[in-house]
Amino acid sequence: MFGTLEIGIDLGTANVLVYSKNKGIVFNEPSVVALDTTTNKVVAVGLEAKAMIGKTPGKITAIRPLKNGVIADYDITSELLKYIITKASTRMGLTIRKPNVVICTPAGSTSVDKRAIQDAARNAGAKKVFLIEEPVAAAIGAGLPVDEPVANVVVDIGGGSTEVAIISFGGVVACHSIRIGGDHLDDDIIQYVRKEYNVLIGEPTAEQIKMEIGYALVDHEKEVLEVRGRDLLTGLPKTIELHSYEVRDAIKESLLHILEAVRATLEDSPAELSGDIVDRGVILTGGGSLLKGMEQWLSEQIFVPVHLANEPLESVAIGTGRALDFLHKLPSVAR
Ligand SMILES: Nc1ncnc2c1ncn2[C@@H]1O[C@H](COP(=O)(O)OP(=O)(O)OP(=O)(O)O)[C@@H](O)[C@H]1O
Repeated sequence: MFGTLEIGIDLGTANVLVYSKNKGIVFNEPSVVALDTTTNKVVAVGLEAKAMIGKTPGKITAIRPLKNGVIADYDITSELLKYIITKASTRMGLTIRKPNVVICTPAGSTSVDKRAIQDAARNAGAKKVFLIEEPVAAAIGAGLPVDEPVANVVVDIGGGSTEVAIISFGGVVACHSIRIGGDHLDDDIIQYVRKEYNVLIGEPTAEQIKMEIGYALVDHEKEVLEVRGRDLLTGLPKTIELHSYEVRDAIKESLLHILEAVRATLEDSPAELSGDIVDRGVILTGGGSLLKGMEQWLSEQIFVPVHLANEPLESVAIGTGRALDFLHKLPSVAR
């Protein structure tokens, strides 16, 4: 379309992915930046910076410049985007050209959030910057025919937010966005272990617990995991045994919030699209949808078929990159 380098960026709270039409995913790293607080200089970005979380010496802090899907720190987000654009261009064998980029924004972004993302991308070297709503990108990436007059329902459970949308004819017909995503389940687990065992665990440990023995379904095969943390009474390292049903208990409130967002969106659906929804079902995207039993649990709660996208972690990035081909059919794209 533009004759220059074109990329789609999924600027997520947890991970940043870059998709190029010809090469597929060319960048996939955590959205973390490590800063030297004495000089305010960036010392590491992405994977290297994530490895520093909770382990850095006093003068180095590892931060996530995006919180709940929106920019929490503008300057650091610019630095992150600069790193991403340079690295993605190098991986594609391009060093000089300024790319045209499509970036997805959470459906709940304000015009101020959107402006901040566009400015940060231009500041980072992008030429043209288009913004597409995250659920639309997720639906395109999951292969749904968003430009046709049928109801495409997508539930995108990211790290910091969950977006539920009904898309038809290229536009969002109904949508709910909540600032609860997979990362909140980690927080729930941290709080639970602290309250029940007086043991402090870090975010990476909580995430590992969620991935290994976290279930959306109450009825599941019980599993146990040995967990290491710091005993808050003695200050010493301690190992505890955590059961999967305890984890289910810890995350139940957050799951119910996600369910509420899905129900509220379906309730807002125009009556004409209801039949489509029952026939075509709901598509799950985003890393949070990989929680074990998510499809079955959600389907049992809303009485509609639920399917997991092929590449849930990559749907938004793929859709963002592919959107370049039919920006003219998407009325809500910001330029
Ligand atoms: N196998 C898994 N089981 C459960 N959760 C998982 C699994 N794999 C990844 N996740 C969770 O998915 C979340 C990240 O998902 P994703 O990369 O889609 O988010 P994001 O796009 O960066 O965030 P957002 O859309 O909120 O900005 C994290 O909370 C991560 O712990």
